[in-house]
Amino acid sequence: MNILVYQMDVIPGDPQANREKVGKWLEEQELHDVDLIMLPEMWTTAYTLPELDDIAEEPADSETVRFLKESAERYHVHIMGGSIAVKRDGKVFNRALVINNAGELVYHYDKMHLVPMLNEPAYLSGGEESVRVFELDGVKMGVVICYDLRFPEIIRSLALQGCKLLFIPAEWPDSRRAHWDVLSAARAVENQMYVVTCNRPGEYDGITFAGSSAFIDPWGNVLQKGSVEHEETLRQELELSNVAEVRENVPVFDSRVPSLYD
Ligand SMILES: O=C(O)CCC(=O)C(=O)O
Repeated sequence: MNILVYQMDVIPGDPQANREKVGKWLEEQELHDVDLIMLPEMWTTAYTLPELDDIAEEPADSETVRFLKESAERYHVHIMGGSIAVKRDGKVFNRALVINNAGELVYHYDKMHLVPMLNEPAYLSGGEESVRVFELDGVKMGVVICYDLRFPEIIRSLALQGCKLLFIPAEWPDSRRAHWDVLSAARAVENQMYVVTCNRPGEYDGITFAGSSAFIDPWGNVLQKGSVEHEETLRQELELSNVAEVRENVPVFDSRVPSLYD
């Protein structure tokens, strides 16, 4: 599977400008052999938390969902659409979107863990549904968002549902980059799955973000890593059959004793 990660610097508070930016980026890419493209967390707005109540999109009438569906169909590419702010029943959620290459929304997930360090609970509501795997080209995959990376139990839940490839869109700050690097590799090793991350670089509201988007294989090898500071595009081919090989060599899923800890 060929994946293109857009480690995008986000324009704060301007969904239209960010859609145009992604549209232009798509036009510039060589996409004929690409299976999936990935965007970062909150790529339409950045973390403009006090403004989200006004600029979050209604899920049923979302310009961004329409844009992603049209792009997926036009370029015949799956889109792991990072996440965007959506508003439902007066509450704002941070929602990940997955669109297949026929332009259909196949999965969404509302980030369940809110970040105290960013005062998120004052502006966002946590998702109320657990994570589920989704399938693209017959492969089971999952997505969690940024801070969720700190909660191994939800990622293990995806692994037990058969997830082979986990996506983590993020706006992770540079001040905690050491955690980002270690935890994303740890999730790949402990769950024996590919982990693909897309974290924005740049700055907003006094926070510098860490970039460092990465492709990590099920053995924990970092196949490729983005820069800390700059916007960039990362392209990587993943050999998904490696998941079965690693799980056979180190059969942790067979060794589990859930009766003692579930
Ligand atoms: O967990 C962290 O250190 C960063 C989390 C975060 O920035 C986010 O979830 O947006």
